[in-house]
Amino acid sequence: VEGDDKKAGKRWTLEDFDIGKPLGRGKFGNVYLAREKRSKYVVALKVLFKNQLQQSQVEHQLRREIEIQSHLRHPNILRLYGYFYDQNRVYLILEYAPRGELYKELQRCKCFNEKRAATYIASLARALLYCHEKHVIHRDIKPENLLIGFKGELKIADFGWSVHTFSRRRTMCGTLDYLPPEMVENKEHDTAVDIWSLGVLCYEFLYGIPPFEAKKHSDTYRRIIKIDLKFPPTPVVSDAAKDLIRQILVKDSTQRLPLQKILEHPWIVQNDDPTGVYGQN
Ligand SMILES: CC(C)NC(=O)[C@H]1CCC[C@H]1Nc1nc(Nc2ccc(C(=O)N(C)C3CCN(C)CC3)cc2)ncc1C(F)(F)F
Repeated sequence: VEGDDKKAGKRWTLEDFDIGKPLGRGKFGNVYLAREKRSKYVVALKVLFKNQLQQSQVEHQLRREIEIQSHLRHPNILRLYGYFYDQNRVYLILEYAPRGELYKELQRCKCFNEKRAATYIASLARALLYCHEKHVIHRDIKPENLLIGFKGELKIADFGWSVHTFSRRRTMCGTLDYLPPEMVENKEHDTAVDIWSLGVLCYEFLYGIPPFEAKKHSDTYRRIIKIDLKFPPTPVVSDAAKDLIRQILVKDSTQRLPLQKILEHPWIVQNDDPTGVYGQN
């Protein structure tokens, strides 16, 4: 976008935007379609209430996440163009993803065909490779944190990025389903946690449910620790896909298939379709 660099340093205010329809509710506030008046550029404006951020003690985490997110530039990572605040709210100026939330699409389709699943996994692997090269570990890769761009491409959109310690948020809420053993056991963890989540996502894209799902947290925990990985008879999934999932969902984080190897796996090579013409429905 022209003047993009000016954007980064510019002092934004609400008056710079025409506010459109609400896109939905985020955890700490709502998201609106918006258009920057001067450039007519369409964005998503995420409004966060300061008092809610204070109550949940996440303001410093938000600051760090904004710092990281605003420096990431990748087609499969949602852009953060800038932010501003007023008396009661913090506003994030974010890239608008026209085709909405992936988790809703997965619910609608029940599960994805192998081309679509492989195309999504390949784009996530490339985005994570980019992040890991910048020493950014995401740690929150799950369907709820993924949006779909204009051409159907996946965008990692959550602000749970951080380079360091265990994000407190996880202990506060959210599902265990995507956690690897070392996190469930609260051990040291590194970029291999994102690789694990990619395996969980691949399984969920193909079967419509995460691999270690259970009614009770304690059962999910047990299934993860044990790597209790079972493939249902339906929907029918190729052996190549199962082979990839088995090579990722490995307890020893150093033995998980590295991202570069995931991109070279036969199932990905044969099914990734970056033009996205075959994957949809
Ligand atoms: C990753 C994070 C955890 N998630 C979020 O932030 C969520 C919280 C609320 C919305 C979303 N945040 C964003 N959403 C979009 N695009 C978008 C979303 C929803 C629809 C949609 O299906 N409807 C409007 C439908 C249209 C049809 N009616 C019936 C229902 C709503 C269409 C486009 N772009 C950027 C963002 C972002 F991230 F920049 F804020």
